Amino acid sequence: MLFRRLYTSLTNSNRNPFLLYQNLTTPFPNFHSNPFVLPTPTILKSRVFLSKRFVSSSFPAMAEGKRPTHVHIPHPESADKAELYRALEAAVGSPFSSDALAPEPHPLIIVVSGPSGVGKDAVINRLREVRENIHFVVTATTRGKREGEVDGKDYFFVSKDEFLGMIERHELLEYALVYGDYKGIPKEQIREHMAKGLDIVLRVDIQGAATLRRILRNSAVFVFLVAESEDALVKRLIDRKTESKESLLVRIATAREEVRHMKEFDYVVVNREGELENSVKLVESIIDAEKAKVRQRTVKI
Ligand SMILES: Nc1ncnc2c1ncn2[C@@H]1O[C@H](COP(=O)(O)OP(=O)(O)OP(=O)(O)O)[C@@H](O)[C@H]1O
Repeated sequence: MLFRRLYTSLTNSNRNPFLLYQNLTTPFPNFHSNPFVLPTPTILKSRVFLSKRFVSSSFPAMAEGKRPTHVHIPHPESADKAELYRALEAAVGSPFSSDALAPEPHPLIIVVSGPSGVGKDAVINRLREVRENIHFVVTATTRGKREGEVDGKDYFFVSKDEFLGMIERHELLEYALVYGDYKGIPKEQIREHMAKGLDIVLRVDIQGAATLRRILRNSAVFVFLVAESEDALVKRLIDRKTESKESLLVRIATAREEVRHMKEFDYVVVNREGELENSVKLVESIIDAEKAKVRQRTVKI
């Protein structure tokens, strides 16, 4: 088994059949930065015995008997760890690198959307508490500041002229006129935090998600949050006690239509009654799974 691995490494890493021999006859300067180093004389005295079959298939020149290649690899069970490590390095022909084998995952943009009252704010607020390295984008708005709201935390409150200037300068990733007020996502905020390696979470309504999908396509992750049933969603909206009867009717009717857009998203998270923690965990798992993808999403804004 050990030999099979060794042979594979040799065939992959050392195409030159003489390199192994050369490495054995020259000093190993990098070894001294390694905790498992052995003094050079030990390695120079070591020899590996490569099987005839392996040598003839991998190193035809050696098979012809032009260069003997012998490094002694001590028995793994009884060997000194450092000696074994160094002998293996010598046998494969190059020092073992401590560089990361997998590339760093890219920062992500996660778009969280779903019908009104499903729990977008609740999930995002909890995610904020439990997960680091995430930036929650603060939207720019022309709406007046409400009591208790903090500029730069809840929204960036800007005048209509300032907002129109931002549109002209292409500073917004997406914007919309909502009930007479502009709302938009500043690009610079996303760029700045992604450059620091942070993931970005955007909370948008279904229409906003559709616009972002057109702009970002598959470079962002789109998560659709949904209640377990219409019945549960309506009860949640009633319990929130923030809506007038007209507003309740509009939100419920809109939610019916919005659920049809689920298929345009990458993931669906069912935010069940009393199970907010599970929903947050699932969103975290989605982020983790995205980070583990071999083909990472790459965002250009
Ligand atoms: N899993 C859950 N179980 C019980 N209640 C929940 C759950 N998730 C959210 N809620 C509650 O449901 C109500 C609606 O949630 P929230 O305000 O977060 O929804 P939203 O999707 O952000 O709504 P909107 O789009 O109208 O702003 C809140 O009172 C919230 O505390």
